[in-house]
Amino acid sequence: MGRLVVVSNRVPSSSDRQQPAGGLAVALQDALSHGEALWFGWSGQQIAEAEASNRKPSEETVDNVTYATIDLTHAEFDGFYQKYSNGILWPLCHYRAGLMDYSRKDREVYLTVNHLFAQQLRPLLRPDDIIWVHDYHLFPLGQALRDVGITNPIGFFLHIPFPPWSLMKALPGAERLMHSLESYDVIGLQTEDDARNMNDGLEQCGVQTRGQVFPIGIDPASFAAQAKACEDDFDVQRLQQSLRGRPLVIGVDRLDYSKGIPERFHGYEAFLKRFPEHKGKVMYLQIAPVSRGTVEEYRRLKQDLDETAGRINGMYGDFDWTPIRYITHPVPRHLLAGFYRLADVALVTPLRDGMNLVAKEYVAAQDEEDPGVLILSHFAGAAPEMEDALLVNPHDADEIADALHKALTMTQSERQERWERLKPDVWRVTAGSWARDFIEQLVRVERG
Ligand SMILES: O=P(O)(O)OC[C@H]1O[C@H](O[C@H]2O[C@H](CO)[C@@H](O)[C@H](O)[C@H]2O)[C@H](O)[C@@H](O)[C@@H]1O
Ligand SMILES: O=c1ccn([C@@H]2O[C@H](COP(=O)(O)OP(=O)(O)O)[C@@H](O)[C@H]2O)c(=O)[nH]1
Repeated sequence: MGRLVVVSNRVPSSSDRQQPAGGLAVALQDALSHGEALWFGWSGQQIAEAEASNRKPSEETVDNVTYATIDLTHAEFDGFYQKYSNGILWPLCHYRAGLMDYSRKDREVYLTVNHLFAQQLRPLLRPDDIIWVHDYHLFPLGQALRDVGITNPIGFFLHIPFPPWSLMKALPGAERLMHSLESYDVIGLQTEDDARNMNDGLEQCGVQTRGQVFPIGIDPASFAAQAKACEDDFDVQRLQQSLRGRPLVIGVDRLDYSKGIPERFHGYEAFLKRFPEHKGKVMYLQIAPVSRGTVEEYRRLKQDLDETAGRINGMYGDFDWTPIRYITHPVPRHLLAGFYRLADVALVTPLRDGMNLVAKEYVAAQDEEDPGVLILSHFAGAAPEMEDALLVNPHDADEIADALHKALTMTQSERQERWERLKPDVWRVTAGSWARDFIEQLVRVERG
């Protein structure tokens, strides 16, 4: 096999490479560690229109991996990333067609940036490279690469859900998008539902190719070791001391409407109302780093959460107790590992999620003698593999309340039994096995 060439919208900056935050970067670390590799994508920088005509990828090689990135103009960033990717495709793929704010102009910019990626990547490619494209920002990149003459094997993995065709076809140009997928040799999705939806759409559009399921995972052994190792970390100790013996409930999500955080706050409120014996005796820490903060819908969500947390704290709090500790800045992943281990309950209740690595990280971080309880939404991609969690419908505040009460009063032996049944899948489907399985399929194409 030649080089592995990974293409994604976001390429981790040099500081993120040591300690990557975000599912995609974490999962790809392992895949990139085996031989010579190239990772191509957006630099995260925006430039003026005038600087765009002579732009070239900037390259940096660290060990076996070359990171090649290009800047986008303000207009490209706006149309391609903010508007079309995150204002149209993201809500639609998360079953929220009502939030989609479509404009033909943004679609043009999206297609133009995909062609720009293809043109800029082409001179960096070698004949024996295999190319692996990631996520919804780059649906048409395979087609764009074929258009500039690339014949190498190209694979595509979608990290987010794929909705039923009856919903997806609300996207103007959806059929064209489905046809562009024919340029890929392998297409991967997170769950059976996603693959069924995509394959139904492909069939309806008369496209021959089909998607397959490759659920993504974490590196559980190293995450578990990290969680154990940071038990004595200064910040983990700080959190522990602040609990003063009270159980900790934790939520960790990018501040995104797909994650169901307002619904979760309402569930927690219902819990305080219906089970007042827990008032003052539990701590709920919600870590919700601001994400895509310049997109209108995300701004509105932040305002809603700020208000809801303030209202619940004002209504149920006391001079020595704050019901919700809510922070909107990121926490480094190694520290999160320690926080998860401290937490008696994790609330992972997205309305829709491609996979949700936080659910897997929480399980990996637990102390096997005294594990915590995972409360998980039916609508996370992780749910089919994690049926021994307390599965809830995130739209039902009372169901979240019941699950919280059940988790906080569960016997140690039931917690252990549930954790023992959750563990094998988290250890079996890892970031490494996910990437190996996908790449194996692509290499098969290469060998013909
Ligand atoms: O790059 P951003 O716009 O800041 O967003 C961060 C990433 O969010 C999405 O993550 C998804 O991938 C995870 C790993 O497969 C999966 O567990 C999760 O359910 C998805 O939401 C997005 O797909 C990435 O492209 C973004 O970089
Ligand atoms: O403050 C934070 C919040 C999240 N994460 C990490 O970001 C990733 C989030 O991945 P997930 O699949 O749960 O959701 P996504 O954000 O990719 O939609 C996980 O590895 C988290 O540990 C982090 O390092 N710091």
